[in-house]
Amino acid sequence: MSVTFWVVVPAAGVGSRMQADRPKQYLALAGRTVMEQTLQVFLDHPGLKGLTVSLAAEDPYWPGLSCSHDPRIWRADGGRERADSVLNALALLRAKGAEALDWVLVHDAARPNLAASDLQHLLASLADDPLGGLLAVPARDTLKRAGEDGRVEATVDRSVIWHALTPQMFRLGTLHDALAGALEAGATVTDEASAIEWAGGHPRLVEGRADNLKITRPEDLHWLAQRWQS
Ligand SMILES: Nc1ccn([C@@H]2O[C@H](COP(=O)(O)OP(=O)(O)OP(=O)(O)O)[C@@H](O)[C@H]2O)c(=O)n1
Ligand SMILES: C[C@](O)(CO)[C@H](O)COP(=O)(O)O
Repeated sequence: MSVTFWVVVPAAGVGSRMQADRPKQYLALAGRTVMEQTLQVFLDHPGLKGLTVSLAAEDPYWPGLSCSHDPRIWRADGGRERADSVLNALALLRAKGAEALDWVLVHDAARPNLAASDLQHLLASLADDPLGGLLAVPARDTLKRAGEDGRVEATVDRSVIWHALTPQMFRLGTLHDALAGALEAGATVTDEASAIEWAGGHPRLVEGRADNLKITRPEDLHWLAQRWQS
């Protein structure tokens, strides 16, 4: 039987690095918005129990999307940082009946190119894992550490370096407590795994596809749009 799971999609960012006329999750990509493309792979999966999107307080775009009426999707309040947005969504899932031991997958609204095969690979790889983990890709290029003068200080051993992607998959209770604790302590938490690490855990790295790209700058969206056209 396939594993069942809840999904949290933090989508309350403003997309400042994108410099567009609206948050990047609402820009067009292959005939729909980035957000709709991102959600589809989860809505198509038979293991989905429910999905929460965290949205900015003033978000005029979400109500216009067809998926905003989907009964499997709930809306939570976005927070100041991505981690706050995720924490709010987890609290809402608990209120909707999710249990502490249930799996939760957290996935950026700005990653519309998650392959169904990668989602399945993550679920299958972690279903029996005691902690959980994340999709990630090994570093490909030679890595340099920069000095303050902008010159190379050293070449870093890339064999132990991975890029963290999403989804990141953990038990709801574990993730909630780790995020709440890390935020309370003022720790830097850019992804769910950082919070688990802060709490002393070692999330499993599951190799995923490098084209599960986070749209961050305009060229990322152009690259994806061209790829989806061909
Ligand atoms: N307070 C925040 C900040 C970010 N996010 C979400 O977290 C994901 C990854 O963040 P990032 O790429 O940094 O998005 P933005 O914060 O929108 O971009 P920028 O940093 O360029 O402003 C995005 O889906 C974004 O909407 C969120 O839900 N709440
Ligand atoms: C969670 C994340 O997508 C992992 O790569 C990423 O850290 C979030 O975006 P940011 O650019 O770090 O804000």
